[in-house]
Amino acid sequence: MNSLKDWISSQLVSMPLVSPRPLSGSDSFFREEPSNEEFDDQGAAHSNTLVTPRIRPAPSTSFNSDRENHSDQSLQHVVVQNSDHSHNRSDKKKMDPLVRIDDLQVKFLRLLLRLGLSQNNVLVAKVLYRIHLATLIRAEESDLKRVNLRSDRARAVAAEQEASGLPEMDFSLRILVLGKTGVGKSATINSIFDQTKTETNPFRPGTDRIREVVGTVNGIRVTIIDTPGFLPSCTGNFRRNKKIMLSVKKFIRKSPPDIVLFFERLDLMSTNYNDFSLLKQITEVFGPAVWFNTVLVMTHSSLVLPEGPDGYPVNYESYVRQSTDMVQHYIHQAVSDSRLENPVLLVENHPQCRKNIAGEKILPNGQVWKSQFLLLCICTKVLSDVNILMKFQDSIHLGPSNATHMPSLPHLLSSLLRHRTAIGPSGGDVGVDESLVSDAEDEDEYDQLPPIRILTKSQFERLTKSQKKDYLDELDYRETLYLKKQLKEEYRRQMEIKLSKEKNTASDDNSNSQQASQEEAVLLPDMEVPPSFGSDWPAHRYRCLLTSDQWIMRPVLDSHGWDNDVGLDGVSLETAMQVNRNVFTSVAGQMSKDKQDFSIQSECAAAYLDPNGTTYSVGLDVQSAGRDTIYTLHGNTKLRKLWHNVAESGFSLTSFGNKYYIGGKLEDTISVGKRLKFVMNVGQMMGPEQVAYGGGVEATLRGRDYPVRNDNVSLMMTILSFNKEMVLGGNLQSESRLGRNMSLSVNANLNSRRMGKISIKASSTDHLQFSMVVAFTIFWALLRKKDVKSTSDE
Ligand SMILES: Nc1nc2c(ncn2[C@@H]2O[C@H](COP(=O)(O)OP(=O)(O)OP(=O)(O)O)[C@@H](O)[C@H]2O)c(=O)[nH]1
Ligand SMILES: [Mg+2]
Repeated sequence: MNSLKDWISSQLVSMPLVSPRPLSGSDSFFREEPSNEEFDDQGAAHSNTLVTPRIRPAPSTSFNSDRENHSDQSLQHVVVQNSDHSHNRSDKKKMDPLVRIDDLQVKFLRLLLRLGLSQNNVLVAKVLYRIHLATLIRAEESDLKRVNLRSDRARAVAAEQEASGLPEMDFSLRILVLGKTGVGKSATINSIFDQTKTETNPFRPGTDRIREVVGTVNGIRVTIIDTPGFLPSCTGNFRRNKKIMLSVKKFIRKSPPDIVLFFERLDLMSTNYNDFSLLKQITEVFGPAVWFNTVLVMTHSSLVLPEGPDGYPVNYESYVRQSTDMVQHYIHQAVSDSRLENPVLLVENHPQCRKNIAGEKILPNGQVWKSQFLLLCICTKVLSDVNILMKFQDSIHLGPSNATHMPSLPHLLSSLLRHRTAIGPSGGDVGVDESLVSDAEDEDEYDQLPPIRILTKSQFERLTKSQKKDYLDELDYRETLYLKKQLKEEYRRQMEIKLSKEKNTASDDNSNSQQASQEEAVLLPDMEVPPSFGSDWPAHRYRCLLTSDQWIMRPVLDSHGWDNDVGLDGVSLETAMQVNRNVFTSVAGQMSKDKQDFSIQSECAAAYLDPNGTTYSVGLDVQSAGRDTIYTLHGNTKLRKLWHNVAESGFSLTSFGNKYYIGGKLEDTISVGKRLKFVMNVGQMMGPEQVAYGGGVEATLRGRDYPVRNDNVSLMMTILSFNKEMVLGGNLQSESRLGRNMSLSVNANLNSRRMGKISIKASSTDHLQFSMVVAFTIFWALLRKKDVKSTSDE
């Protein structure tokens, strides 16, 4: 179930709050609390180049980092800000997870400084960004401001603490290695510690029991759990592999690892990768969460590249990407979830491997793999600690998509409150037209206008500027009056048909309705067609398919997709019917299908108009969500108009998976004159063990020429309460015509969590004004970009 915060965020700020890549593990495989381990060395600075194939970092940067210099520089402007930082926090620390996250972030930045790793690395930026997002999600209202100040402060504090060496840092890594026999697990462990700590064997399985290898790498205490390799996956080895896995699982139960390294040999990757069943078995034994903190390690990375189709060796980067993508793909298949993105580490253990001046092993792409190893491990551990602190573990699950797509009560409630069912004889809102005919006084205003001579183009050109303006204003005024007159006539005609139907016999009734439907025929807008004709272009092959007057069927085309030779991705269908004098139905839907996915979205509704004015309606909406389907049954009763007041009540029953959500609402609309309208509503939505309440008040002031011109201003206040959290929101929406050629629409909203958005849309038919709008928009975008840049720098 999504939380209220998710709902608010998705309503207001179009920023992905939950990254598609999961943050951490979600089951017992991982430990409960971040362990407090020892940190027993002062560490050493390294110069290196950080490049990972998958994470695609910024262009490689060399850091001949002079750690002390760097720290000294930062220290000067830090000391003042941070004078009270390390004191008086220890008490609060235990209670406030945000303070603990703060400390973790400082620790992370200190480690980077200590290891001489750049803070401008993309991987580091990702970790800092996720920490920031995680804190934003969890922060209370009062903490939001504090969160925004945080990262700058954390950098300063880290530099200061690292310079003084106080407080002492406790950070260690516990790593589990998994992989087939002979892929180089033990050899990699030896390379990491730069000494032979565990046995390797080129001819036979080298490691025959699980053992812990402990040592210090660049000042960080590292414990690696070396395990016997799995045998190639075939039915005969299934039981033996399972036995190894179960013993590993038992071994790590008491003290689970921070990171799992899953090994493959880069030189043996070929298109017919056949270890899927092994990956599946690992997933079954350890649980899908094992993959959350897993780094893919590809050994033998200084391989002789195979020949490409042109006879030349293939490109190194693309070979690596292809191989790792393949393993990643099979991991996705094994966990039935494609959101996972495991970092990749390339490793070369051969003693003859190329080295840089500092004596560090480098890969063909120039990467020093050992510092990349440390960086990946630190990032993975810090992220997992954040998730544990923020208690995110339970909310992130791997698996088929329906497990993660649960409708949220606030979403359902707000859509119920917004839902307006009104099926009238014309399929539209019944209330709108009635108000028009009431004012008889300006009925024939248009007819009373003195005749006007329409000027030719050349005559118009000869007018002075002010004359031109007067002339166009006059035309505009006449146009408005003419449109008003037409609307009234249309409404009157409808009423006459209705009256005559009531009087006439059944046969007359039929012919009349046929006549009406013929007169109402509207041209369907065609799909966008490219300017030049191409017989292959689907839009030229499929135009609107009209089977009868009442059914509108159209192809759904994805202009960017060439998925199939049919060139059409789905079908949309629409119809509105009058069953008898008082019953109306409508069906609208769209379905699309390809080889893998089928999705449908449809709305069916039926309404009964009681002769005394009350309207009853029921409807069924069907919508695909991942592999599941959401069904919503809704009903609505609109009471007869009493004076200027329309009362309405509605219910909805939503079924998703095996869960049901029931909601109800009451709404009242009061019209004051033709132009002012108040709508008030309250509602409730109940799900399994949860309830959300909400309501709102909306005031709309329409322009003088409504509905011919859609000028209006509306102000809305909403309140939503869910899980003991309450959110107040305000929304301002306005649409107005600024002169003849320009229209402006503004939409702004803000809620009690100080989240909101403002959007302004201006459209003009005038070249000058239009270009001003464009210039203004670009200027605005640049300003925004500057803002974003300064936030990301932060
Ligand atoms: N050229 C090259 N040889 C490697 C590399 N990694 C490991 N080897 C060699 O491959 C052989 C097997 O390596 P091990 O480390 O014993 O493999 P393992 O995964 O520990 O195997 P088990 O203990 O049986 O599970 C050894 O002879 C290593 O020297 C590498 O990156 N490049
Ligand atoms: Mg081994």
